[in-house]
Amino acid sequence: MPEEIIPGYFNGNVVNSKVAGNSSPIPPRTPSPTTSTSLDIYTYETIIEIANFLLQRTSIRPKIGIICGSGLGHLAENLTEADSFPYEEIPNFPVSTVAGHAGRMVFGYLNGIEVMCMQGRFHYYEGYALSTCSMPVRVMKFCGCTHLIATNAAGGLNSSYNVGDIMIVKDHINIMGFAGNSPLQGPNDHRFGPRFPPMNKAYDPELIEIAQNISKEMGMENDTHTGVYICLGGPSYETVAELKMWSILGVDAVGMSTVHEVITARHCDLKVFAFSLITNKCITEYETEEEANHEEVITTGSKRQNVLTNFVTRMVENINSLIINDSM
Ligand SMILES: O=P(O)(O)O[C@H]1O[C@H](CO)[C@@H](O)[C@H]1O
Ligand code: HPA
Repeated sequence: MPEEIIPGYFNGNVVNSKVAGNSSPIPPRTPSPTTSTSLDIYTYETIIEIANFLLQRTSIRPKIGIICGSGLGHLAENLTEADSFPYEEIPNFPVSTVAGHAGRMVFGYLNGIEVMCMQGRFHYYEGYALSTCSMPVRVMKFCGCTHLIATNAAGGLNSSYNVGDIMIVKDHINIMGFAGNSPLQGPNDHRFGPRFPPMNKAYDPELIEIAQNISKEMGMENDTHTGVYICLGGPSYETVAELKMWSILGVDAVGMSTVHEVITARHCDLKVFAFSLITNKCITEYETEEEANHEEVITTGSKRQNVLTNFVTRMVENINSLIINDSM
């Protein structure tokens, strides 16, 4: 039965009538951070149930999923004809616990294009397993998405980066993976993807080029960079020594998210575009009164909201054109 009603994953075709025909209620069981374990409780069948729950309640059929980073949730507020699902009301969904992450899945139109948008993501430091943090990416896939736009707030480590700049992510360092902690840890269900997915082209080169062109069109080339992101476990910000180490290793921006989402997305063959808003400069010297803080992160997101909305909208338009061309 589920195979029939999930669009996208099997053949890319949306079958609305079948979706609408199944409205059996799913009993909610909302995982909280304190109850999560490292075991992957999100089976293939559970992901299908979650996707069906959403598809039965919206007529939007997105090809593009967007994850809003800290303080970047305003992106979702630009969707028209929106259907919004608080995470608490989605069966089996985790809940957001971090300031600047509203905790809603929003379906709607961004400049006339159907998208689904996580207004708030899940982080490892909240107590969730990495597989739980990135589980919604699989839900996006099963809702019919072929592309993921992941956004995040990040500290600028590259000394040429300024607060408010955009860093298009060209690569990441999966430092948590170095210790064996991966969203793909555990038995592999090949219906999601292969046991050993490649990551050398995790960030789609064509989408990177499109984003660079958009930045030029917007007159932002001096405020836009293309660089390497690292996801640290958090929630403590980094020491000076740690930051110096990451800098030597080629990291340009530092955060606590995105990498596990991208790995999960590539595992199920979503094309990925990601960017960081540089919300603060990383502090790499001892002689300063400054300290990293989440308020600055949120404030920078809010100050740059118009630019970011414009940037993401143009990306969505371009990706939509690619999808249409590919289908012809
Ligand atoms: O990555 P996002 O969710 O944008 O948020 C970033 O901002 C928070 C720290 O201020 C951390 O959660 C970090 O990951
Ligand atoms: O400086 C930072 N470090 C880690 N994560 C972050 N998220 C926003 N800024 C930062």
